[in-house]
Amino acid sequence: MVETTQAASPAKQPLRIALAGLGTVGVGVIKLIEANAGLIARRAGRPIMITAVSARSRGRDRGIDLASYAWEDDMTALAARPDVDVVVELVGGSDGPALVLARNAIAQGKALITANKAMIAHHGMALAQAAEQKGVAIRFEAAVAGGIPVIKGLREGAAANRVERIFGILNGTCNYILSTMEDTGRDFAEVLAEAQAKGYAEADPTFDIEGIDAAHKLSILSAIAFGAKIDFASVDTQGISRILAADIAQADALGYCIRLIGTAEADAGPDGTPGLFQRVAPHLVPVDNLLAHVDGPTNAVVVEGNFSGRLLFQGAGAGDGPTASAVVADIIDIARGMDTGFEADMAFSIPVDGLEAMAPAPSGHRIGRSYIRFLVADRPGVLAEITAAMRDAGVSIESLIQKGQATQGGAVLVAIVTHEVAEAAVTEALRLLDGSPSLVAQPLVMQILGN
Ligand SMILES: NC(=O)C1=CN([C@@H]2O[C@H](COP(=O)(O)OP(=O)(O)OC[C@H]3O[C@@H](n4cnc5c(N)ncnc54)[C@H](OP(=O)(O)O)[C@@H]3O)[C@@H](O)[C@H]2O)C=CC1
Ligand SMILES: N[C@@H](CCO)C(=O)O
Repeated sequence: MVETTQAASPAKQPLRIALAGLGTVGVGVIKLIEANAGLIARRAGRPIMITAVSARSRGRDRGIDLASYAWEDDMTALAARPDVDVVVELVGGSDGPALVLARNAIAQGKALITANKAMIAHHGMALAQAAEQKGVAIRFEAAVAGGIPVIKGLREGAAANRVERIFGILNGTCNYILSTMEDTGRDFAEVLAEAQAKGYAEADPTFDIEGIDAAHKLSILSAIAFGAKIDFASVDTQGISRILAADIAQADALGYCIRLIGTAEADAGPDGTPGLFQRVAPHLVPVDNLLAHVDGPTNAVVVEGNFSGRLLFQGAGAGDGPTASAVVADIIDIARGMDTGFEADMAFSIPVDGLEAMAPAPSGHRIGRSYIRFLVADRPGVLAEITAAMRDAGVSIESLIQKGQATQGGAVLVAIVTHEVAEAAVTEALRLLDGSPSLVAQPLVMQILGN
């Protein structure tokens, strides 16, 4: 018999967590940590222990037992507790108490984990810089695309590549609304209410349906993918609130579905000036494109690397379980890196000082096909007026459909699909029609997703 002389390694101290926010995601995190405690401890190299929690209302029944956790009425006080190593912020809001807590945590030398894309889009670089100076980690995997490890994928898996483009579906609520309306013909407001009830939507769902949430996420991904400073203000953002059931039906008849797509691309612009193009807007997606089959609250992100080629990240983009999975993955990362400090300066893949200021790229020179929907008065000469504006702006029409009957408050829907043309030409055609009494509403333009 061989006797071993190797001593068993001493048990490591637990990683002690404070949780701010006990809503959809916060409760999901507690359930996950409790359900998978053993395997998480093995993978993290130490047990994970929640020590303190905070939310707005202490008395609310959340369907879980909070008795073993200390309670703080003021969530910003969690950071100063001596029994806390990592602060997990799951409250939301770009400023206010979430930001105070985040700053306090870093100032106290605690690692920070957040799912708050609004805060990271607005203050992520300052927070990451403060964290670098303190030598603590800041992580936000759950802030982009819910349960999909796309930040890790970009920071680590694709780290050797020059990323040429990222695009995809970044908002679960919009995707749920669009795909459900498409499948069932149900009303926008009713499907939005359902998405809220399922816990997908932001506290203020305007952020979802106006594309702001997807723009927050896109600006974060851009920073990591292109080594650029976060520039949320330059994301050209259009939401889905102006899309009619008639647009969805029309797109379907033409062989497309409608999806809210975020795109970020290094773009030299017409005069060769390097820049970063960032846009969130509803697009017509050909039914044979993989993004057309992304339904419900699912997200999908395509990353094009110069050596990897196309990488596709797909999975649940919202909801308690998937989002909790991403938050707890960050906790495990921090637990693993505690002994080496390795994780402390990796938030945006490179230190914040190294992020480049990339000028926003214009869109006018971009070539593509567009769907343009008009709501027009039902009278002679209207079509001629529209087609004349297209001709004068140099926009060639691939197809034009006029609904025989009034569809919207007595107005008639006219849908045009253009041939490939510079976006500036479409803008010019609409300028020529601006103020025309024939148009009863602002035209809606959606790009058709190319390859
Ligand atoms: N839901 C999702 O699918 C996803 C959400 N996220 C992000 O995660 C974060 C949390 O989202 P979610 O769980 O859906 O939000 P919820 O609205 O479900 O939960 C928010 C929590 O924050 C608490 N809270 C709000 N204001 C305060 C305050 N001033 N002081 C203390 N606590 C406060 C609320 O307390 P109380 O319960 O007492 O009212 C609640 O527990 C947000 O940043 C969101 O963008 C990210 C990815 C997916
Ligand atoms: N409201 C967000 C949550 C996930 O970030 C969405 O619907 O995608």
